[in-house]
Amino acid sequence: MSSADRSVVVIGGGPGGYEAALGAAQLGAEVTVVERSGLGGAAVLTDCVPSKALIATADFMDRFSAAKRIGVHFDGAEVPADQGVTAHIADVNARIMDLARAQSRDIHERLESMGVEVVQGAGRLAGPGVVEVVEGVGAVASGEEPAPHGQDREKAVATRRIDADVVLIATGARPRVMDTAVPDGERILTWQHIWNLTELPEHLVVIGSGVTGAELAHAYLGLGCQVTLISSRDRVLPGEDPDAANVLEEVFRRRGMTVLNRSRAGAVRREGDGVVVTLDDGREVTGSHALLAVGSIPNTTDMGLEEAGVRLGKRGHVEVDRVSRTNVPGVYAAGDCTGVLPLASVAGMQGRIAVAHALGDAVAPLSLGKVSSNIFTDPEIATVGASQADVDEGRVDARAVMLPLSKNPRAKMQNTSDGFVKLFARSGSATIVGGVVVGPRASELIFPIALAVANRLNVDQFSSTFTVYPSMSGSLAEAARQLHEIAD
Ligand SMILES: Cc1cc2nc3c(=O)[nH]c(=O)nc-3n(C[C@H](O)[C@H](O)[C@H](O)COP(=O)(O)OP(=O)(O)OC[C@H]3O[C@@H](n4cnc5c(N)ncnc54)[C@H](O)[C@@H]3O)c2cc1C
Ligand SMILES: NC(=O)c1ccc[n+]([C@@H]2O[C@H](COP(=O)([O-])OP(=O)(O)OC[C@H]3O[C@@H](n4cnc5c(N)ncnc54)[C@H](O)[C@@H]3O)[C@@H](O)[C@H]2O)c1
Repeated sequence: MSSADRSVVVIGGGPGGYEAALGAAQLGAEVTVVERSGLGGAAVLTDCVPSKALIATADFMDRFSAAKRIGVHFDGAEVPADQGVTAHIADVNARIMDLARAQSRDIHERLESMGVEVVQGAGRLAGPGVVEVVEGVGAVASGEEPAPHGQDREKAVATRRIDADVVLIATGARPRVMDTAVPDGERILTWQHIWNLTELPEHLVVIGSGVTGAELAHAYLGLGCQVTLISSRDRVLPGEDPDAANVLEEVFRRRGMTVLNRSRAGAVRREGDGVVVTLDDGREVTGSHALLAVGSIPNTTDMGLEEAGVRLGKRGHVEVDRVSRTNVPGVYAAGDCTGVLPLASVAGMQGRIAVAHALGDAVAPLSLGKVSSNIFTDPEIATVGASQADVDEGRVDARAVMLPLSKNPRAKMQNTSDGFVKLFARSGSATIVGGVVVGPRASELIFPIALAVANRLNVDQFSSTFTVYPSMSGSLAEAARQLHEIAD
């Protein structure tokens, strides 16, 4: 059977789903995407895209407050001494939601232009090769007016069954909440509620210091809120490079954030115009709003998966192999519902791999060793390949060189003193196997390291490549030069 005779149904229109649908359409299959809330998924409508747009606004404000430090004054303007700018959160959120909706519409148009049918509704596996859709559930699939995920409007109109040779589950995940901290969408919030705020929280208590908690604590601090960050572990960003996390924690504190380490939130309640967070050790933290950033739960329940024999892991994730196959023939899964690595880029890759494999196209299995990722704080933290933990715990035999950006001439000109570059090169061969960049636009600076890791460049090839003078990338070349001396 050629791809043109095969039908693919994708449940979920986030990066895992829409990238798969585009890939399958390119290969000539008949493709349907079932999406209950809005195309682009949580990634575009409530999580990744809106949070990055909020951070861009906070960073913009920070430039105004930093201006004085490099000799720029606002002549004649009536600006308070240290801040001088105010975020109007209703306007900020309106812009962010416009951006998100526009991106959702772009995805819809792209899918339609490739001949993909988009069905608005909630899908479930009704048996081998059959997807049942309760149509009309949720907001508008074109992203006209997306409801916050998990708050889909109940307006089912019809049930439809669609036969498929291949079914891809790409239903994503939703914020984890605690029984003792039930979000009300007004003062006790998840990251999917914050886009409705019309007033800036006076004092935001962020619970959880993983990537989501750290990014949003950074954003609201930058927007002018008082922020308390509750971290259950010894430091913020427990899963990340420890040197990077230490830099960020120090910057957070210096800018006035209260960071409570080794503090686990047990409960959150509303009291008067504010919230009270009770920690497990009995302490209480008060604020105007609380934001839960305590992880995610995969959207895999009531989907007919267990009935169809699809194996789920302990935490409810769909188990997949490196070409996105589940244990049931013809059923694939991609993205956050698999728990492989919850990034939009990985979701998209898993989706493309799934359909290529299912439709018989050439495909390389997913390789997580080359994934770059970035934490959009200030400074940003970007990583690729082997980590410090891999080296320290003996999984990778490599040497590291770390250079602070405070010595880099370009960094000095730009008033940047926080951050560093770190490279890991394999002992003996001196092949670059990983790196960390902490600094402004680290998300862009990580690319040469990613290129080196993907193409197995050694430190000499890396450092003999010209860099611009003065530039931050000069520090990357210098780190590689220093590794030449110690790699053997
Ligand atoms: C605050 C935050 C910021 C983030 N920032 C970044 C970032 O900067 N970079 C990055 O790479 N990653 C980021 N991520 C992670 C990224 O958002 C996820 O990895 C990505 O959304 C996963 O894509 P997905 O397609 O698996 O799921 P989703 O984007 O969640 O899409 C799944 C879709 O499936 C739909 N769906 C669910 N069940 C059904 C059903 N039964 N029928 C029909 N439709 C259904 C949902 O409505 C949803 O639209 C961030 C995450 C969070 C929480
Ligand atoms: N920039 C990006 O690419 C980006 C941004 C956000 C999220 N993500 C992805 O999403 C993944 C999940 O990140 P996340 O931060 O949402 O979840 P997470 O599970 O990584 O972090 C949640 C944190 O909350 C803590 N926690 C749990 N219960 C707590 C409690 N009661 N009190 C205090 N702390 C508590 C946990 O110890 C953990 O550190 C990331 O690994 C990343 O892949 C990516």
